[in-house]
Amino acid sequence: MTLALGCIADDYTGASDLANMLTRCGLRTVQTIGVPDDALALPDVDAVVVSLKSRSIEASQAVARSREADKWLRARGATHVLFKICSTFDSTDAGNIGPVMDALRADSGDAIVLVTPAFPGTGRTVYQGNLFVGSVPLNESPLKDHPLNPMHDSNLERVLARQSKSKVGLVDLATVAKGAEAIRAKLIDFAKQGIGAAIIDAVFDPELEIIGQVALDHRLSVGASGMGLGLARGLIASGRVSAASASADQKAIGGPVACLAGSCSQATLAQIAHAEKSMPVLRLDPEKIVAGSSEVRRALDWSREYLGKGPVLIASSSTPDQVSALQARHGRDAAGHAIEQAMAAISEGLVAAGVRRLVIAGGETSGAVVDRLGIPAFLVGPEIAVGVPVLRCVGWSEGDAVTALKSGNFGGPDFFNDAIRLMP
Ligand SMILES: Nc1ncnc2c1ncn2[C@@H]1O[C@H](COP(=O)(O)OP(=O)(O)OP(=O)(O)O)[C@@H](O)[C@H]1O
Ligand SMILES: O=C(O)[C@@H](O)C(=O)CO
Repeated sequence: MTLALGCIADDYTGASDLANMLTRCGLRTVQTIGVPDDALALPDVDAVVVSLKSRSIEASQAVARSREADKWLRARGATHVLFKICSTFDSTDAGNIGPVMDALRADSGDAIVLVTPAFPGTGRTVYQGNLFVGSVPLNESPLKDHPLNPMHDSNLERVLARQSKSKVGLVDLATVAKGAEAIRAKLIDFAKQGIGAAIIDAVFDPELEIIGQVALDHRLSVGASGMGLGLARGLIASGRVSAASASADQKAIGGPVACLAGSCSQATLAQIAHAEKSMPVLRLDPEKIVAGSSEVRRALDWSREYLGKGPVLIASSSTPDQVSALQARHGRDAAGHAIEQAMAAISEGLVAAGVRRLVIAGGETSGAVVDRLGIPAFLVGPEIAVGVPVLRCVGWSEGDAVTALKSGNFGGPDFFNDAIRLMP
């Protein structure tokens, strides 16, 4: 297998979002969980997205894991690697976008790297270096209340400069509009000034196609699925990859189906409220989970009663005020970790009860669940919503199964039913 594109994603839902985009653009793509074991038989593909759970861990660990993934991808022929970050630039002043970018750039030997979280398909656009989420700047969007990385600054030049050793510059929309050569000239100029990272504006997909073309001159880029679109279309336009038709086969799985929500995003809260109209929903008590009491057992006893009758949803999610209050009492990381581990334990119990169709909301939550279940890789199936495909498990000890890993902010109001409909 010689890869045309290697990708390292900093969380699992982000990885499936990117794998979905690459597949839809015509690249045969597999998503692996961590750096794959040599024993794992992977299909012949154009792109591998290595999913890490490195968004919210200590920066030095994120760097080490990303470098290991990069080495694995390069050893399989990837001359270009995309470091996939969140389209809302989820990070803190301690990292991890900056430190990982710096390390991968040093390893690549590139003088400069292009960076953009723009993903117009989900309303993420970058103008004058400022990230917009729909019609509002990042710092006015629901991301200001994110449980792990509240985003209080929309200016990505500033945000990235605070967490990176590289000097950061901006390639503005006026330059992008002039085309690939203008961007190339700007990057040469930046590199002469010692600028090592360039935030690049993008508002619509055609700009990302130009950006993708230029990014392919280099060995590394940093971005979200919009950058993935640009790179994929660039690879196909240049003839380096011939476009394949999308999607893994859709053999029905059947049996019980369950949904787990650990995301506290506005979108997920609304989706849970919507699901309550059509399926039994169990709301976990986060305080009891952190105190270590028997919420896992309660959830599994509850689900046993309903699983045979139709889909169920188990949610830990609370409103921003309730999240802040819990974090104030127990600490952000301790609270998040305890709830993620409870969700992982619940997923294990659900699988033991025969569930092979599982919908999970939230990146960290998905990471904890997929790790606990030991699923090594996925092939991309049909698209449920922009950025969220059905995923078919590859090489899993429990056999055939499908899942969907939903980024907190993605999906329409009836997301859970939308997912279940595509998971026969
Ligand atoms: N009621 C709660 N109170 C405090 N923290 C919670 C609660 N429920 C879940 N959490 C934690 O909040 C975090 C949510 O992060 P997660 O990545 O799963 O969702 P998200 O950030 O909305 O999704 P994404 O990363 O895909 O955008 C997890 O660490 C989870 O354990
Ligand atoms: O880019 C996005 O917004 C998503 O793929 C994601 O990473 C959310 O966690």
